Amino acid sequence: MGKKKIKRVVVKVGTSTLVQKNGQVNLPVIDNLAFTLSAINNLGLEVILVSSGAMGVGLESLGLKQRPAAIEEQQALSSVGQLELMRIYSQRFMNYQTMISQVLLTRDVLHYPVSRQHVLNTIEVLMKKRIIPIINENDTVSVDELDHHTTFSDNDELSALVATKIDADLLIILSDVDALYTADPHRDPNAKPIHNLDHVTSTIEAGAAGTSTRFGTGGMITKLRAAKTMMEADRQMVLCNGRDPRIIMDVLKGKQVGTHFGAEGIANSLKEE
Ligand SMILES: Nc1ncnc2c1ncn2[C@@H]1O[C@H](COP(=O)(O)OP(=O)(O)O)[C@@H](O)[C@H]1O
Ligand SMILES: N[C@@H](CCC(=O)OP(=O)(O)O)C(=O)O
Repeated sequence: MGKKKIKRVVVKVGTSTLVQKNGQVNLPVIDNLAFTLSAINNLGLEVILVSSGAMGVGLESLGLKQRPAAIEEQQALSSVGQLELMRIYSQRFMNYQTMISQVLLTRDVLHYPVSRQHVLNTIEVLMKKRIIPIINENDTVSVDELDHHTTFSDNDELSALVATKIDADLLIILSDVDALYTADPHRDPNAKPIHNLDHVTSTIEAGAAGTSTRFGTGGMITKLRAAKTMMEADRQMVLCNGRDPRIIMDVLKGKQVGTHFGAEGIANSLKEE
């Protein structure tokens, strides 16, 4: 199996990593994420961050214990939380002298060729200037991922779509589990981690459940969809635990962590030429 040097990487971080179980924003994790992505950016890799957390952070800002049921209430919550989330990112990345930008997307924007091209052009300019784009779904105008009765769309799928469109070699999904397991490890004590996959079988799909966390959406079902999108486009994906975001360095060094999806392997991409 050949190994590929990664030049452009999309990192997706989920709410379960950004917000602690007690509802507090996980500031040490965000700080470490900013440190790691800044270091990688300084080494010359092109980095795009897809970050969830607007609603999770909004809940804390507004002192709420759980997501409101009404869609417009969730959207209002997200618009408060997105600002606070970006304030935190901005502050932490600034500590590492890295510029960031905010890009809010909806699925239709990526479907229509003209609007898609505008998004891609913007991201290309940001990359050239070594500014890290931080992408989230524009919750105020998008209802797909907010409706808990459907798992049609969420940031896992958004990140895979973005990664394929901007020609990224690798998507790293940071979550609150060490890997993809044969069943939900939070529910099944006999679940076993899976280290490598070059295609998603129906048995694997049957073992993937929705989220069991209070704030996340999609669970493993949408992460497997993201893996399929990446592999169909001949790209790689790694799912690993975001508890310590410095794990991204290990992935980019080609170490075996979490679950690797794809036929190729990852060469040490942090080695200076
Ligand atoms: N087969 C599986 N392997 C690993 N995790 C699984 C599996 N099936 C369901 N899950 C659940 O998916 C959750 C992660 O998804 P989610 O809560 O949406 O996180 P995030 O906020 O990181 O997107 C895990 O906490 C786990 O309980
Ligand atoms: N746009 C939403 C993202 C929801 C979502 O996809 O959450 P997650 O399953 O934690 O990646 C937010 O920022 O809260």
